[in-house]
Amino acid sequence: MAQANKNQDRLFLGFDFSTQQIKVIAVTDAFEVVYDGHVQFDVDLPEFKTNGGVHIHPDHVTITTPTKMWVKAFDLLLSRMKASDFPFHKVVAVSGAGQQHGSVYWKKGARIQLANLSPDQNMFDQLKDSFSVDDSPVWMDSSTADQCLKLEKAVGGPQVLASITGSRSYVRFTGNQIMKISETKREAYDNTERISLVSSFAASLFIGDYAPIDHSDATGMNLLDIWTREWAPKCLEVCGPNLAEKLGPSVHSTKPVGKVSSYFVKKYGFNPECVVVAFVGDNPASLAGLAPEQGDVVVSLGTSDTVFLWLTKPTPGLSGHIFANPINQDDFMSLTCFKNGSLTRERIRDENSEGSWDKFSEMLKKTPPGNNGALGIYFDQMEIQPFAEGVYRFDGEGNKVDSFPPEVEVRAVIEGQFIARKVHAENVGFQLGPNTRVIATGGASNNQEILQVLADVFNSPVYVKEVPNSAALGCAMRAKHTLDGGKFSDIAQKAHPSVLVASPGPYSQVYSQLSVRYREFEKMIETQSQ
Ligand SMILES: Nc1ncnc2c1ncn2[C@@H]1O[C@H](COP(=O)(O)OP(=O)(O)O)[C@@H](O)[C@H]1O
Ligand SMILES: O=C(CO)[C@@H](O)[C@H](O)COP(=O)(O)O
Repeated sequence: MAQANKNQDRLFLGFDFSTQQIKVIAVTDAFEVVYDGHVQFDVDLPEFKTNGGVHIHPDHVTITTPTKMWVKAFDLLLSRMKASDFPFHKVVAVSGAGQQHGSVYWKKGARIQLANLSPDQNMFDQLKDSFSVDDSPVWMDSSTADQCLKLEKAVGGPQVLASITGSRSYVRFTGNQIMKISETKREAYDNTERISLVSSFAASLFIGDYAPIDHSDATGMNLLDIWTREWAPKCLEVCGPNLAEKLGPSVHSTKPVGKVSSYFVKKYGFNPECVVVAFVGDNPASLAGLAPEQGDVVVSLGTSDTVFLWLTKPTPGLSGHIFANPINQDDFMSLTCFKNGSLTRERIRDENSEGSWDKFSEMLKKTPPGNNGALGIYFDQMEIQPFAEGVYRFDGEGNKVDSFPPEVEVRAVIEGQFIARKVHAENVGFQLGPNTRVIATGGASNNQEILQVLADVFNSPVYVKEVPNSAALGCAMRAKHTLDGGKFSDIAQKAHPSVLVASPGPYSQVYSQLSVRYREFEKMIETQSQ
């Protein structure tokens, strides 16, 4: 953890409330990182008994996080910063990101509690009873298939919903999650005065009031009209009574939403003038942090794997999502998300490489690109695209097999995942070409051997930023942009450059053939799952 350099005049803070942890970085005007820290839920707050930051319920499809754990983690992170003499008084602007789609249900009366936090107590003790629903449904939840059908039917079908909100109905999208709560926990729903996303919930903690939901994260709800950036009345009507009132307003991601509350001024020594800029979804925040250029595709390898692009002219369809762009009001971003990312890679590492990334990487190096035709599909959790679960292994002849030798298994999980990322990026219209650059981010982008497979499968050079936590960095950059004005591209140029870390080998033929086979296997698995 870096220590704060006391000679810096102005600091900007960027937070990331992600699935497994809360991360923070502090940067100067010149984007020198003077502090970075995190609180990891499973390790630092074992009393909540989370696994990868979540609780998987016995039905295997309901996946939640205790809302108050996020409050306690936030307390802990700030107290660690204070213990290291972090100069809070130098922070002029703060922003942050949250895992997308997760929702928080503030109980009636919570707004008053939020506005009157005493600096003599911690936030957790004062807010632990402020939620009408204790367990927040998060992006990994896939328990709302019925609600999804209802929403699509009500608006005139999946393509109509996609044309309005940027996506057809998805089980993790917040509108469907809200509908489930309004149907199954009606009393709690009626006792809710505000529904926040994880991002706007975190901003609310900072300003001591309900912060509006930003447009980039709101487009992950199946509730916001992507063209007008207003809540879509027909969708609200289906998802819950008085929903407009419970959601409050939405704002563009670049807007300030308030100043830090007196709790932060008195308890930590923040400057009362410190501006809080709208908190956004973690993928939109990464888009800002990585500032991709024309032709770049971002591959984020975090708890989820995501593939995204900056877009100017979207055509929403039946796969992938269109979100509002967090920087330019008139622009968009496209995103495809995969649920089985790092946690699946970790399982394969634990079962085959003694829990060591170094051993895992060694095994990757020992096996040939293409894995002699062996192909694995690992959906430990119900996948998003395709909506299917289970582990499927095929040998070089296309026969289904029960197991692979450890080295083959290690390469199969990485190749299978990256072929899927490429195939689905192509399905939503992305064309890989000679000028394509892949910008990698997220926890697994620290692994050189994994990045080499990414370069080989995408047949494109792979770049990373010096600061691996692109979402938190993007938020610190966004905070500065909102405070100082000017062009975001000027800020992006000054912030950390991308560095080439892997160039593709001569395997384009191998992976085009494997991609064709992957498409066939995936189709078969999808058909079997219906
Ligand atoms: N050297 C490594 N090789 C592969 N994966 C790694 C490595 N180091 C960390 N990770 C993965 O990074 C994941 C966390 O990624 P991160 O982007 O921080 O996730 P999130 O933002 O969702 O909390 C861990 O679950 C771990 O599997
Ligand atoms: O569901 C999505 C995006 O649509 C996920 O990408 C979440 O936003 C979780 O992010 P990480 O914690 O994996 O970064």
